[in-house]
Amino acid sequence: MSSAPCHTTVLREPAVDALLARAGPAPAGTWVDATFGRGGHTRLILCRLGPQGRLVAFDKDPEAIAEAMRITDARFSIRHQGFGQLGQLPAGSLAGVLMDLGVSSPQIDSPERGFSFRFDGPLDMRMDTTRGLSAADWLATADAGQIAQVLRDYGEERFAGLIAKAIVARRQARGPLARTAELADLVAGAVKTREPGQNPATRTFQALRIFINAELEELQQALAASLLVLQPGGRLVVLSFHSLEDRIVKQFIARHSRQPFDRRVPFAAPQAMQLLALARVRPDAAEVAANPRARSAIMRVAERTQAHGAERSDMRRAERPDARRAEHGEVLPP
Ligand SMILES: C[S@@+](CC[C@H](N)C(=O)[O-])C[C@H]1O[C@@H](n2cnc3c(N)ncnc32)[C@H](O)[C@@H]1O
Repeated sequence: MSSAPCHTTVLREPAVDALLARAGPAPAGTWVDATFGRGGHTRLILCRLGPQGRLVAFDKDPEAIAEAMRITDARFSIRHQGFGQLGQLPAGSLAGVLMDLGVSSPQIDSPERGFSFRFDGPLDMRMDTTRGLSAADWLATADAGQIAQVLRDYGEERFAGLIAKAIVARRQARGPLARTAELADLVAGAVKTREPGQNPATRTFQALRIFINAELEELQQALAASLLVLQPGGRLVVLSFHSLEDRIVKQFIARHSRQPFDRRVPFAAPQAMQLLALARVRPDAAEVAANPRARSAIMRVAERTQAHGAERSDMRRAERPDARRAEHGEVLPP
């Protein structure tokens, strides 16, 4: 029997209901699950799709890809790619896009992936273990200013400067950090106070994970691309798990939407109304009780409208080589 950690899908039915709501019985068309994970949403979508429906899934993680390869349904295909590549799909070709952001339980619960301060393991944190710098690689060369900036921007860590200095001092005295436990101990020694109920390394680990995987940049690319690839009436369903992600999704939808009920909200100019903001959904108490990881989830649902125009400026902004800082500043107002 395998003891591999499994993943409990958050808002499984509500997310798939929202995605397929306009599709009628036996939906046809092409749908995207941008975050396959262990396939919880994918399998339910496949159950609901008709014979003419197609589902394309993305994931960066080779273990997720291996799981996806076990699905033999001819309507399904998997791409080992970041969902930032969503814009490679033909314009106006998609009936819906679902994104269930962040890490899966098998990632966070596997010590050898290095995502968690709860277990000792190599300080890796890459979703895609086939490419890119690990957290240990990056911390071995980044200067204190760069480290502090990442901890501030992606972890909202008050003690970013102290932690960064401690990392550099430790590197100079005893060589680079290689293990999650080494980093967790170092942070615990560097911070002045702890937030109640929170491990002092929580924000540092979150920040490094987001940075190493370019999570917010890919999210912005994918959201911008969704305006191009969704057909009119196509649904965008995004589940986020922390405020940095949700703020990006919320502001993106607001920037491009009109709201069905609240005409007072100064959203996009009429020519830029490309989305209809439909819903913000939280897991109910029963789901949170059964799966504590659901407690921070926020699902936002929007629908592509007929309007065209502003998507190209959004694509250009997301694709700029220096987009990281500029975009970050744009979506995180003080
Ligand atoms: C929360 S899990 C998804 C769980 C999935 N909905 C399920 O029910 O099994 C997030 C997954 O998205 C993947 N992921 C995160 N960011 C990604 C990105 N930018 N591109 C592709 N995959 C990404 C992670 O590797 C992880 O497998």
